Amino acid sequence: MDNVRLDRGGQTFHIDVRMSGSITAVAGASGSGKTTFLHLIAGFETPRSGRILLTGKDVTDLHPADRPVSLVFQDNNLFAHLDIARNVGLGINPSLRLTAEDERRIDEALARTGLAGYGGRLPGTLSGGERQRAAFARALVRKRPYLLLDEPFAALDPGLRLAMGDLLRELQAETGVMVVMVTHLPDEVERLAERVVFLARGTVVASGPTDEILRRGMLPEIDAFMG
Ligand SMILES: Nc1ncnc2c1ncn2[C@@H]1O[C@H](COP(=O)(O)OP(=O)(O)OP(=O)(O)O)[C@@H](O)[C@H]1O
Repeated sequence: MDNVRLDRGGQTFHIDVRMSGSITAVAGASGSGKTTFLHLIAGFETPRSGRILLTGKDVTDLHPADRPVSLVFQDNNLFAHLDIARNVGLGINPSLRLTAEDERRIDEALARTGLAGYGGRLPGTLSGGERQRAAFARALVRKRPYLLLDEPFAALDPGLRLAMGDLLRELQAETGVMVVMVTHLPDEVERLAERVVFLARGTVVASGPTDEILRRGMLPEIDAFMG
């Protein structure tokens, strides 16, 4: 993100950061701009100035659907009238013309997210955590170079959250996808992220390898985040 500026609710965001590596955590206090940061990458927010580059290409003016990203947000946006298998299938083909191989990939993604046998059910019949895992399965089948996650495991109980974190790491290693994940949990950052982008007041106040950024005494904002 090259000198990106955005005005929102009386606040000016200014983001200038280069990201690389496997899993990057976007951390910071409530209201620091984490979700806005992901929305800029995804294309749901358009900067007033500056450029956003993905895989080296300027995507600043590209529609969200044309960007090389898949997303899992807090509200997982499943379509209520489509069963879980079709919701996942949308990640492969938005027109839902699916081949036998596509169906196999859907079943595999459901199995990997602990939802084997759920394919025929409607989202309304699943728990919040199950719906979130279905949204994760849909992101998995998309195979885009970037995976953007906004507190993806927030609705899950602690055991399941650990399991999904492990799954995320495994899938990242298998596919080489670059994960950018918003989280407000220090232990999640330490366990999963290779690098951290730390935000305060709509700007990046620190970014780099996790063990360097999460050191105490570096910044008061980071100490507060660590608790
Ligand atoms: N569409 C909008 N209009 C006005 N203000 C906005 C808008 N979107 C975000 N903001 C403001 O921008 C700031 C950053 O919001 P954002 O949701 O990115 O923070 P966050 O770090 O993700 O917070 P949280 O951890 O609480 O989800 C907040 O002060 C918010 O009120």
